[in-house]
Amino acid sequence: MTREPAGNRSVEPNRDPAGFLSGFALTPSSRARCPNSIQIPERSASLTQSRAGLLSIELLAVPHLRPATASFRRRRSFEQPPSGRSLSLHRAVAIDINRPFHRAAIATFLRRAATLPPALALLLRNVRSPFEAHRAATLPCLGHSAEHRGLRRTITMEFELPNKALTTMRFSELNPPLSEKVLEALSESGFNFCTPVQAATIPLLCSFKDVAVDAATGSGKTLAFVIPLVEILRRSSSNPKPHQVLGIIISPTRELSHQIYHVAQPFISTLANVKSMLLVGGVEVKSDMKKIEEEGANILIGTPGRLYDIMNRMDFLDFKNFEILILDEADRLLDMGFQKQITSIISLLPKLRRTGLFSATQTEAVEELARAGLRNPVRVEVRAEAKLLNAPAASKQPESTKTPSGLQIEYLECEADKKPSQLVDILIKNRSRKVIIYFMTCACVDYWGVVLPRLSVLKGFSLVPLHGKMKQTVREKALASFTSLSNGVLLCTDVAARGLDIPGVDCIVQYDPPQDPNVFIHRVGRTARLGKQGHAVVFLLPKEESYVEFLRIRRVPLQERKCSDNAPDVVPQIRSAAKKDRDVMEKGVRAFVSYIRAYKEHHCSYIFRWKELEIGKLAMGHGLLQLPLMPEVKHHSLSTEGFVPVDDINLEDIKYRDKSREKQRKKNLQAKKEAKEKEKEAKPEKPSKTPSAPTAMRKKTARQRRAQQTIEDEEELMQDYRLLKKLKKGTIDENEYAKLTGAEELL
Ligand SMILES: Nc1ncnc2c1ncn2[C@@H]1O[C@H](COP(=O)(O)OP(=O)(O)OP(=O)(O)O)[C@@H](O)[C@H]1O
Repeated sequence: MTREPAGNRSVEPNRDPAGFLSGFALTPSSRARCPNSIQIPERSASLTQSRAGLLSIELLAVPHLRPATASFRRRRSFEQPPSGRSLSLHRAVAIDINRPFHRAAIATFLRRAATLPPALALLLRNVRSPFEAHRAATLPCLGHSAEHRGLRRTITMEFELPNKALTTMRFSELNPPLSEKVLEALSESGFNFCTPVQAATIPLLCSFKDVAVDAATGSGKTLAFVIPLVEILRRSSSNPKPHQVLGIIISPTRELSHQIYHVAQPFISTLANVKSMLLVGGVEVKSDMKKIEEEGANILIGTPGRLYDIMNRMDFLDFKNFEILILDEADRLLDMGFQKQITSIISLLPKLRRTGLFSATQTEAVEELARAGLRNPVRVEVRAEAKLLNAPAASKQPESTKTPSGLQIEYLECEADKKPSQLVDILIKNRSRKVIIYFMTCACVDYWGVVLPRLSVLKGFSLVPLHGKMKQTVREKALASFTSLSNGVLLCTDVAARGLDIPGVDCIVQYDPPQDPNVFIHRVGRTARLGKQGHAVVFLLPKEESYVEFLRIRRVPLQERKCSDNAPDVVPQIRSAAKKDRDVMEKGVRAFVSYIRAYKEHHCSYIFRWKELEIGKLAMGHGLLQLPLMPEVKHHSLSTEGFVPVDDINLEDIKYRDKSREKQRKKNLQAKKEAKEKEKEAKPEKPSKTPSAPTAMRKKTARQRRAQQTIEDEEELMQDYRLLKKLKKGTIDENEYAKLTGAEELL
């Protein structure tokens, strides 16, 4: 936790112990100019706990530099020494690195530090300031002896950079240099300093190297490949023919391709006579082909399926002068089963090209793709530094984490029937913020998308559902509407987990943890982008708690969040909404069934153990009125404890609120009834089974019956699993899936 040190509130100028810092101690007026600077870590060097843009230097000094301790004793609350270090001294000085006066002061400080006796050890941690080079050249190295003798004193200095996610490397200083036009476009967009991944990657790609980049979410990977692509094309061909393809950017989702296309436009437009084309599913492939034919296309940006389709159909597209291929979110591309399309696309491209592979998660499959598609790639890995807050004191060292340093992730251990109430509590507490909630399936998004707006406590909230089974135009509208909101809630599946750069998202709620643990960091990465602060909460059932340790080992540290005692109990309200509208009731059952079936597909099945799922509590948490007779319930393979059915209602009698829909339902029911009666009349009496048949005679033993049951259960599970795969691949749609799995009959 950061706190405002008392001393910092009243530090007078010229009271610096060693006289180094005279003239730039914090005064009220300098604090006003530099408001972030008053938030400094409790202990020096707690860099990652300070607010955005603050960097710290620690000074370990020898005793002869001992200050007038009396003046510090008066500020005990601030000067409280860390336990076991009686001579520790904290002193904070705020410096705004953009101010010439402050820059000069730091330079003076560093010069003086360099002339101190060798016993003085100066430790600079993570300083990305113009003085970094100077420090490397002049400062004595850190020695531990002074500290061991109990002589440690610490002075903390904090530098404020415009954004701590940026380096001090300007785009104009990159080597090989960027063109004037790109620099202008960058500066017009307000991009002056590179992020670490940009500083590392742009020069490599621009100097004919292939790269495999692994950098945290929100670290600026898009510009890290868009800028080199534009620069390479500028150098390669001044006037490409309309159907000469020079560059391709492949990304896994339509939304992400859209985003990349729009980010790239200001830079691509600096290339004369170069035309770019966005190629994604959801629109007629013929209209894309017509457009390419008429207007030409030199840069293709899109999803693998559509790109592959177009490249195969349009054999007049010319790849002879092809320069650069970018695979964004490479692991996702492979996860989604696009391996075949990607291999085919690569096979159409010349071998002599540059390839960049970008991802925030590296997997075996990505490694394999890198081996197959890249030539001697340079690996670029950029990690955030963060303190593991729940680690033991001895190991409270900054460690590299997979998530951005400004991101705080919590887990909320909660029984399934309490989840909706806790969710509502979080939403109320974040009323004025922008929140994204991730659910397991599209059916879950559909359900909570109709339920949450009906809760009186959430009146006035803007709730926007988004999932991959919505029509493309609806998806686009949903995303645009959430983007434009200053506060609101997006309810979505993993279709919005990767790459999307939605401004101002403060909080991520994972109502259901993702099936694929790699997706976890992409989901939480929708907040705390580019050095900003953000907050994320993941709901875990009590039996799933070992997920916390699993993530910690993967360098994703989580802190515990306690369930709120004041959360409003919303389950009765949800049930009452289901009684009033058949649509709510049906969507609830669909969400419940889809959740259970998706749960079976968890990649970490040893943590998310399907067989231990408590479906009774889960059904309560879904606000179901009765338990649907799905096989898992029928065969009592899962616990139904905790479910209290609503008995005073016949589900058949629940009507749709929508009148025309209700009319249609009534018609269908009548038709079904008549058809059944006709069938009955037409069917001849079944001949009774001959009692003499020996197989029918023999009654099965209990053991045989159990064995038979197990076989049937397993077959049923396998069948479900196969259907789920088909659904995922898009071979069947949600309705067919519901029909084939019998989910429809449960309604
Ligand atoms: N050099 C820069 N200076 C200032 N802002 C930048 C810079 N580079 C990128 N940004 C901004 O940072 C945000 C995140 O960038 P981007 O979407 O490229 O991140 P990413 O690494 O691709 O994230 P993800 O892994 O989630 O896809 C964007 O809003 C972008 O405009």
